[in-house]
Amino acid sequence: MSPLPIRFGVLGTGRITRRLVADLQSTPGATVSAIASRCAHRARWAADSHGIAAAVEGYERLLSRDDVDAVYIALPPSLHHEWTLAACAAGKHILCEKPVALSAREVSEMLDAANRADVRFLDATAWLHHERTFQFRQWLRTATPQPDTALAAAKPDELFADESAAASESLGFRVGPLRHVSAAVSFLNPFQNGDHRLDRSLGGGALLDLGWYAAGMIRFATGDLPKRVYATAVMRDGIDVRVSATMRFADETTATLSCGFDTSTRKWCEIAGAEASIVCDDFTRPWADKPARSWVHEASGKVHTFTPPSELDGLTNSGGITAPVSRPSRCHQEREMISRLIGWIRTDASADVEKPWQQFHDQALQTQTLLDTIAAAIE
Ligand SMILES: NC(=O)C1=CN([C@@H]2O[C@H](COP(=O)(O)OP(=O)(O)OC[C@H]3O[C@@H](n4cnc5c(N)ncnc54)[C@H](OP(=O)(O)O)[C@@H]3O)[C@@H](O)[C@H]2O)C=CC1
Ligand SMILES: O=C1CO[C@H](CO)[C@@H](O)[C@@H]1O
Repeated sequence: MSPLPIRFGVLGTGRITRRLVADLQSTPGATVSAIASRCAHRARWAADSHGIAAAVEGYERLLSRDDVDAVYIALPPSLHHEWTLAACAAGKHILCEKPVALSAREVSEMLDAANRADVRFLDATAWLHHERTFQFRQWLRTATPQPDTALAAAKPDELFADESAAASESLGFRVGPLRHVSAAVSFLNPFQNGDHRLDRSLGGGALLDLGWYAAGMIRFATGDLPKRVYATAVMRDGIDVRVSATMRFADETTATLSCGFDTSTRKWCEIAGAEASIVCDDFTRPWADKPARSWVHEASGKVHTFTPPSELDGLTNSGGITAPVSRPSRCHQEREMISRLIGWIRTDASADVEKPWQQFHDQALQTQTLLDTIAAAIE
């Protein structure tokens, strides 16, 4: 018999809930039992729009409900810390929007609280859960991606898990030792007046909102924090609308970060090794009408196009995406993320095994630490 679904309660009724509530409702093993707003009529409107049984006035009330096992915190960043601690005290598991908080100190307190309360915590950084991200990890570990076809290797269970020897044997050429990571995430004027992204007291600014993704990619690729950081920001009305940073790591790897609210859409990264570079132009989320894609550029100028195994079906060429394919990525990164959290919720943490969430907690904490360091370095 399949286990009972995990019942999610949603805190907040903003923009992201329009997408994520549907993702929760369509993930096997999850249901949404309640949604809370500061305001009763907005809670009712949101519950009716999403087909959720309970409309709750006030976040505290939602936390005290018996029909809620886990909460999805979809509030402005300045409220993530407070409501994560409250959810921990209520014994609810947590899916918390990015950026996890305003500082690494807050993130540390949130993770400690979750561990003490024995509840599972995951930040809603969905790209980390796309199968393509596991390919990146495999290429970086083995430094030898397989050319011109999708990797047949099974997806590893966890973000930084070691790859099997069998998988690395089938790979074709070397990326080589890591030298430089470059990540750029931006959008042009995406926000309306009054948006929390333009309000410092709510955790606004491009560095927290979009730098979260770019810093996350740099930390993901290097597995480390830099020793030196230089940064500059373009400010408008007290808000960083564009930030650029350069950094250097202990092993001489370097990285650059760019993020902004005033620049054309970019969700790009380049992970450069001594022998070849991984390039991806949609790492935070595949383009709406296209399969996930990435490339490896060799020193000779040869370019290998990759697409993850689940994207291959229906493509007309041998694994590249150069064919005129017009459909979204088949790997649904948000559902993968929710499924992972559900798996953890069903895991007995008292068992004497390594906690799979630890790698994701480390990634979140170090990403926020990197953002703190960049913010402090802004001249
Ligand atoms: N993972 C992703 O792809 C995305 C993540 N995000 C993240 O999700 C979070 C929420 O973003 P988004 O949905 O766009 O934000 P919105 O501003 O649209 O919504 C935030 C919600 O929080 C509640 N809220 C509580 N207190 C306040 C306050 N003082 N000011 C404003 N709202 C308040 C409101 O709900 P109510 O009044 O009903 O209680 C509001 O609807 C952010 O951390 C953001 O970075 C956002 C977009 C995409
Ligand atoms: O995380 C996010 C994804 O992209 C948005 C831009 O449309 C961001 O602002 C948002 O916070």
